[in-house]
Amino acid sequence: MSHRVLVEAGPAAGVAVLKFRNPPVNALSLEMLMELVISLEKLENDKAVRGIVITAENPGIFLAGLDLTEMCGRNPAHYAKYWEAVQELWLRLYQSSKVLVAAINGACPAGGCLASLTCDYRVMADNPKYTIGLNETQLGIIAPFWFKDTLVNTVGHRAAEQALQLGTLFPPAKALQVGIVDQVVPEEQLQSAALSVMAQWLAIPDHARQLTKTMMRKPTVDQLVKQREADIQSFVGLISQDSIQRALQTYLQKLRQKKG
Ligand SMILES: CCCCC/C=C\CCC/C=C/CC(=O)SCCNC(=O)CCNC(=O)[C@H](O)C(C)(C)COP(=O)(O)OP(=O)(O)OC[C@H]1O[C@@H](n2cnc3c(N)ncnc32)[C@H](O)[C@@H]1OP(=O)(O)O
Repeated sequence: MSHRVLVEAGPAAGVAVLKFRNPPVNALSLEMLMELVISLEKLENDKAVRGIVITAENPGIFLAGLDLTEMCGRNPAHYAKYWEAVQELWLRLYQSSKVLVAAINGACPAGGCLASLTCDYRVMADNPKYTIGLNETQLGIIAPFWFKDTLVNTVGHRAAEQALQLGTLFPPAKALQVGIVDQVVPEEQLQSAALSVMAQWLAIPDHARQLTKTMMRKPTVDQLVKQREADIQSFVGLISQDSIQRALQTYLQKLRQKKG
């Protein structure tokens, strides 16, 4: 039984809706990553499901990205386990044979943005409070190569380089202009717009669309698959550094003090 991920049958045949519900901010904790992987595996094996709309149960925060508390003050074995789970989620999403449509109904930084970038299409609610992007450099950390590759595959090299160096979080209109999202719609129309685009994608025969998707994505997937263990060791080495730990602690404190 999954607590942090809700899977519902969509209103249209062949469509499931996967909702994030990990309060307070839908951070990708180890437990949430594991529940997501299990939910996605079940959906992948369900022949009746051809497409999945991915959204947050409560509007406001789509995903707050990776859970910073999983990357702070823990031991190397924990960092390795956590990173393997992050890799696993990305591999499941990026290689999914289903049509994935992200209905972005809230803040979507870093790991949240990455998850949405693995989808085939992104629709974002037109709310200026919501932003999306890979903001790692603002935290004093670096987006790993496969985060970078996923962004490059979406927006191209120049836009990705600029966005990554600056750690830009784009509001909806700007995100559309850069190409991080494909469509911006009034908030109350988000779910219907996601279902409407899903219907267009499902009009294509599955086998032709799936083989095309694999052809487009395989080189990027292969890069991680062939160096998964090295990527884990590299993450553990970097995240364990005192300077990185200090940067993450400072960022977490800033988030906590924001309220005070
Ligand atoms: C091979 C490897 C090479 C590279 C190695 C080096 C680095 C590794 C790269 C790792 C990649 C990481 C990618 C990430 O995803 S890092 C996370 C990035 N996320 C963010 O920057 C988002 C931060 N959060 C926010 O901006 C806001 O919280 C918000 C999501 C916009 C929501 O705002 P609001 O509704 O106002 O809520 P609060 O800010 O008050 O937060 C409530 C509560 O939640 C805590 N929190 C927020 N985000 C996170 C998080 N990502 N992880 C853990 N906890 C989080 C926040 O601290 C508050 O806690 P308290 O209630 O205790 O105060």
